[in-house]
Order: sequence, then C-alpha cells, then structure tokens
Amino acid sequence: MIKNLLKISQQYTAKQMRTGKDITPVQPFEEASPTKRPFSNKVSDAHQTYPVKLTFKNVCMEVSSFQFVNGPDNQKVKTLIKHKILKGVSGLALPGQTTYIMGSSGAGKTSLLNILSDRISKRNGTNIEGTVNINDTIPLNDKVFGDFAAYVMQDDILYEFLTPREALIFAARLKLGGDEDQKLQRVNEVLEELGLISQQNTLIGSVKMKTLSGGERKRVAIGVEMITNPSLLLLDEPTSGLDSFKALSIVKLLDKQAKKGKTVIATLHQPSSEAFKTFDRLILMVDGNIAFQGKASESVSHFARIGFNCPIHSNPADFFMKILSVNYPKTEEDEKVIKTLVNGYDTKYSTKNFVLVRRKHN
Ligand SMILES: Nc1ncnc2c1ncn2[C@@H]1O[C@H](COP(=O)(O)OP(=O)(O)OP(=O)(O)O)[C@@H](O)[C@H]1O
Repeated sequence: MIKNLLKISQQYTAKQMRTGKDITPVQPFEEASPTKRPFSNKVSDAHQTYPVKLTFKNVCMEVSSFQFVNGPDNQKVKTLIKHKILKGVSGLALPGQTTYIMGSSGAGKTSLLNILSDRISKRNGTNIEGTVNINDTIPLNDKVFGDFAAYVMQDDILYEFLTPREALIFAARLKLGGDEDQKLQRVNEVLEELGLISQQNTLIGSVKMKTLSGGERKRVAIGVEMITNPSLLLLDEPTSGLDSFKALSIVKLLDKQAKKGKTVIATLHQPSSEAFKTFDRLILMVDGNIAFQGKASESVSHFARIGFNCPIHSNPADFFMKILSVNYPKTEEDEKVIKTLVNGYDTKYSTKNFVLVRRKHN
C-alpha cells in the first residue's frame, strides 16, 4: 500500500545536482579530465585523499528474462518479462561524509551500489540508463574506478590460511607500486587504522576453522580494499552477520575514514540507533525509487512533517524500515496515518536536500 502512496521523485534541480548545496563545496580535481586520470596506484598516492563528489542522475535499470506464464487454455507460454529495478534515481555522495543506502529487501540498494561502481554487466538482457559522474566532469566507469575507488563486497573473499598481515601484504604487492619498504609501511598503517595490530598474525580462518571474529574478518576485507587509500569507498552490507556492537564498530570505522576526507557509500540493514547517529547522509529506497535523500539528522523531522512521526525513544532506522515496507500499515495508529493520506491530502514538501511528493490516492 505504501508503494501507492509514496510517489517518489528525484527532483534535484540542475543547480542542486551541481552544487550539492547542503555540504561544503568540493574542490575539483587538479587534472579533472576524463582522458587524464587524476590518480594512479602509486605508493605516493596512498597518502593522499582526493575530494570526490559522486553524482548519479536518472539511473534506471531494467532486466528482461523469459518466463513461462499461463496462456489461453491454461497452456504455459514462454514470455519475455521486463522488470524495472531502478526507476530513474538521482542523488549524490560527498567527500568527508558517509552516505548510507537503506530500504526494504529488494528495494534496489545493491543494484544502485553496483551501478555506482560500474559492476553490472549490461549484457544478458540488463538495460542500464543514466549517468554517474565524479566531481561533475569525470564519468565513472570500470576503467577509472580502480584509480581512486574501491568496492568491498558483502561476502568477503579472504584466504583462510593467511593472517591479516599477510593478506594486506598480498594486496599491497598486487595493487601498489613503489618499493617493498613503502608497501610494508602502508600495511602497518592500515593494520593500525583498522585496529588489527593485536590480531595481525592470527589466521583469518573460515566458517569451519573459526579464528578471527566476524567483525575482525570484515575489517580485514575492508583493509584489503583500503590499502590503496581509495578516496571513494563503496561497501555492500559491511555489517551483515555482525551483532549490533560489532556492527557499530564498523560504522564508526567508516565514519573515521570519511572524516579523513573520503567519500564513503554503503548499503546497510538494521543499524542500531547509535550507529544511525553517525550517519551523515541517508538515502532511503522503496521499490526502485528514492523516498528520502539528505542529511540523516534531518530525516526524522522530514517524515514527521509529512505525517510519519517516529515514536520517541525508538530507533529511526527501524521506523523508516517499517513505514517503507510494502506490508505497512499494520497497527491502528498506522492506519490512521494512511487514512489521512488516502483521503486526498496532497502534500508537496521540498527542501534543498530532498523532495518527496505524495499524491492523492486514485
Ligand atoms: N540481474 C538481475 N536479474 C533479475 N532480477 C534482478 C537482477 N538484479 C536484481 N534483481 C532483482 O531486483 C530487485 C532488487 O535487487 P537488489 O539486490 O538491488 O535489492 P536490495 O535492496 O539490495 O535487496 P536486499 O536488501 O535483499 O539485498 C530484487 O527483486 C532482485 O531480485
């Protein structure tokens, strides 16, 4: 039901897309040209963070697949079914800030993150439209991605018989230029940043041969990608499978990285309220659309203004998941809110951060 009521639009004006308005202005790259790469994976770059503003505009994703559906005489007919996964979403992420993408299962969070990092193959019936740019001028694609960005997958691929130190040395030798001493220095820095010094010589292990904790494994996976000191870090569900305390420590780690000037974008499920407090920007997704985008600290008041009051002492992240769920409403109180909307209240509410438009229920 909420799907019908929430008509989402990405009404960033061209100016908003250009300036990012609510944030500190972003300096352009020194060599901001699509043909001249501003970065390279030299050890010298491992000490420099470049300000990266990422903008995506009108991003659509549609997948087609053949399915057997009931035809005349109840016969199964092979039919091409198209499924719109992302429906023209626009937004931005900024340097020095964390941007978290949340939404119900199947809302399109991972698909969006994969498009932002150019990881989706456009073959096999997948159609992708829209643009993703870095600092307004550089189209982000897999050819430039590795120069300044890194992607941490949800399922860590780590060698169980290596230690965190060895895994990072392996990554440094693979990804960094410079001499061995410089690479080892970078490994030490990352171990220190990740709080892994005391576990650096413990085997990473696996599910069967458990040695490092889930949170420590996740830190190693992040460290392997951080070895190049990426200015843009994208993470798919970095806290999945972790308890709330370990999840919080990962979120704090990401916040620390952002505060060093990096642009951090991550999808997330069920953050604790303490974790939520660290968020700089928030993107809430519903059914391939963006329902909210802006400063996380303004999200609660935004939803209150349009009739969704987050109960006092409750976790805003849980509340958002509830109201954005396709099964909402459930309680009597929820029904009241929905009734107000169905009865034709047509509110246009817009701020510089986001626009969410509800239309009359037809
Ligand atoms: N290549 C594909 N082919 C067909 N369907 C796809 C493809 N990629 C994604 N989907 C579908 O698109 C929808 C969005 O998927 P996506 O993984 O982006 O959601 P999500 O919000 O990350 O969900 P979750 O939180 O459960 O991981 C889902 O219904 C998924 O099954």
